[in-house]
Amino acid sequence: MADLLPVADAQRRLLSLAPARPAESVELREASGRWSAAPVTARRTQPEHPVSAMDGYAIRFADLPGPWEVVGESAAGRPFAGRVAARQAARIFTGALLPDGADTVLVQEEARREGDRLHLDGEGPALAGRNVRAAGLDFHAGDVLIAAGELLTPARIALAAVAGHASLPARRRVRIAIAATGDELRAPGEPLAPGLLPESNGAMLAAMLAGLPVEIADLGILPDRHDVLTAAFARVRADILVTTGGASVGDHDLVRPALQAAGAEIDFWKVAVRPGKPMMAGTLGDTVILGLPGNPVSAFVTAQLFLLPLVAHLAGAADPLPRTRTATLGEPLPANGPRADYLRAAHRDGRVVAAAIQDSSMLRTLARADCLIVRAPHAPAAQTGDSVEILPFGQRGALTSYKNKA
Ligand SMILES: Nc1nc2c(c(=O)[nH]1)N[C@H]1C(S)=C(S)[C@@H](COP(=O)(O)OP(=O)(O)OC[C@H]3O[C@@H](n4cnc5c(N)ncnc54)[C@H](O)[C@@H]3O)O[C@H]1N2
Ligand code: MOO
Repeated sequence: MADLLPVADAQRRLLSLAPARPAESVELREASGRWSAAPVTARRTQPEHPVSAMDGYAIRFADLPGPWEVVGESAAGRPFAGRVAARQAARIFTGALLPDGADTVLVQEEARREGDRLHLDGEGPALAGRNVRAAGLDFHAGDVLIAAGELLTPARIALAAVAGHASLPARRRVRIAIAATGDELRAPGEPLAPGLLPESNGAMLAAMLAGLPVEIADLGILPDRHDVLTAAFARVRADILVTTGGASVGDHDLVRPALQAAGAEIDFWKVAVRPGKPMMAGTLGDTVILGLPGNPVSAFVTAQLFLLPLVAHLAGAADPLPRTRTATLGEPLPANGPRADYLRAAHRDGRVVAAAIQDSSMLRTLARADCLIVRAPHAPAAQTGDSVEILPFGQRGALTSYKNKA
């Protein structure tokens, strides 16, 4: 086992193989799911001037309990040009500028109007400044609102818009070439002779990558032939080349030698992880290569632990590794061996239960899981009620919850 690289070391080495892709300017409506390539600074103060938070009347607090004379109106986008003097009020609506002279808004539910005459009809505001949003309540010009490397969430995109930006700096999309390898594989839906199998890793990886800033080139199914693999790998122009299958030690496991024949440098091969041990990583020119094992569950777990973080890193995420959470065990677990174990598990009555059979070919077990239980190398047996680390799947069935902050 001495030659197996611990997961954290393998992740660190993988992410150090290439820096984030070049920055570009991205329109707000295209920015979702990308990471900010630079700090985003407010170009304006929000609100620029005091505005009303309610529909009602702009008054001077000192004039309470009224009555007042209504001398004008301030609507959103159409401010009152005049000034509110003593014992005067201006009709005002939510989002409208507070007229000069006024300091407080009396909500209309607590007011009674007769022509231009306004009377208090309720408790009225208890403090000066009630129902008024002060200038700069949200932010001031020059404030750094989004740090470099932060995910551009819907809220941050709206924040950037109101801060005066029509576009944001982000990294260009990550180009990913995906190749399945194996003579036994046929495209999904094709007729199968005995011993043949539908190819499922390509569609699974594409689904895992959906929503990330990527452009995918599908290289389809490559046969277990050294010359064909070598030629196909040598042609790839992408930021990442992901292969599945052919990563292990069998006579037909040709991905590593073919990558090397195409000129690749292998940085590491074999990680202390279950499933997924025979995965490899390296570079082929400017392309980062990631050779994932063929077993569908091994490909899924290694894609979660390595491919998605690599994509996030190249797309500019400051913190690209998935976050674990703690959960309570619903059933005991045996002591773990020397590899970190990622058990397919599901929540039941608020507790997590690992599937009874953890074979790395079993997609139905994976499809029923909502998280992976993470077992450290040599972790002792764990009992029902113990706290364990999990990697929860997001709503899309993959680990999409990168840390949100730089
Ligand atoms: N003697 C040893 N044998 C194996 C070892 C080992 O250390 N010594 N490691 C095992 C482990 S762990 C894994 S994981 C597998 C992974 O091997 P490969 O990456 O070489 O995968 P393949 O042999 O090509 O395929 C394994 C399995 O998965 C099916 N497969 C492959 N690609 C796809 C695809 N795109 N869609 C669906 N299914 C796919 C393939 O038909 C095989 O059944 O090696 C162990 N062996
Ligand atoms: O590491 Mo393999 O992935 O156990 O099936």
